[in-house]
Amino acid sequence: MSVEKPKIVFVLGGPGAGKGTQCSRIVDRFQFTHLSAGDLLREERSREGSEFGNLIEDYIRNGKIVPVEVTCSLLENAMKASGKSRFLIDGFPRNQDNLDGWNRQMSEKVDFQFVFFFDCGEDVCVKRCLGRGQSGSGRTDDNLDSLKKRISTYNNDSLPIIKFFEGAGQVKRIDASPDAEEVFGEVEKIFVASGF
Ligand SMILES: Nc1ncnc2c1ncn2[C@@H]1O[C@H](COP(=O)(O)OP(=O)(O)OP(=O)(O)O)[C@@H](O)[C@H]1O
Ligand SMILES: Nc1ccn([C@@H]2O[C@H](COP(=O)(O)O)[C@@H](O)[C@H]2O)c(=O)n1
Repeated sequence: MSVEKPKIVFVLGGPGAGKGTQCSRIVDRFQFTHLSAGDLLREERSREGSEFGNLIEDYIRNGKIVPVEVTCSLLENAMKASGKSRFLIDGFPRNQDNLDGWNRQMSEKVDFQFVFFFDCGEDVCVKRCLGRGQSGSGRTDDNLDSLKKRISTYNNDSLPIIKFFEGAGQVKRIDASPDAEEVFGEVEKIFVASGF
C-alpha cells in the first residue's frame, strides 16, 4: 500500500512582507496547515525546560538563523502532530544550512510543490514590522536595531536560496507591496492554477 507524502509549499520573503498574513488567508480558503518556523522557534524559546531557549532568543534578537537541527526537528514534529497532509512552511529554508538540513532530514519524506516568494521593498518591510511592534506584537525583534540585522541576513543568506529555487523553475513570485486583499487575489489565482 502506498501512503501519499505530505505536500509542502515553502513561503519566503523579507521580514514583514506579509507571509503570515497571507498564510492565514490561504488556510481559510484552501486545505493547508500553516507552520511558521519563526512561531515554532518562539514557542520553543518560551517552553519551560527547553535547552535551546537562550540560544533561540539570542539568534532572534540579532536576526541570525538558528541551526537547522533545531528548526527542522520542530517542523517535523509539528507536521507529525498535526496529522495533516498539506503544509505551508513559512520562513524556511532561510539559508544554506536550512536547505541542507531539510534535504538531509525531510526532502525524501515530502512532496515539495513550489516556493511562494512574497517580494516586497525594504522600506515597506521595515515600516510594516515597526507598525506590528507598535501594535503590541510583543516580538523582541520588531525594533529598528534587530530589523537592520534581519534585513541584512535576508539579503545575504535568504535571497540566494530563493534564487536557487528560481533557477530550478520552482518559484511563484508575488508583488507583496499592495494591500493584503489585492495580494491575496494574486495568491488565490496561483493556488487555483496549481490545482488546489
Ligand atoms: N499587504 C499588506 N499591506 C499592509 N500591511 C500588511 C500587509 N500584509 C501584512 N501587513 C501587516 O504587516 C505586518 C507584518 O505582516 P506579517 O506578520 O504577515 O509579515 P511576515 O512576512 O509574516 O513577517 P515576519 O517574517 O517578520 O514574521 C503586520 O502588522 C500585518 O498586519
Ligand atoms: N528558518 C528560520 C526562521 C526564523 N528564524 C529566526 O526567527 C526570527 C523570526 O522569524 P520570522 O519568520 O517570524 O520573522 C528570524 O529573524 C530568525 O532569528 C530562524 O532562525 N530560522
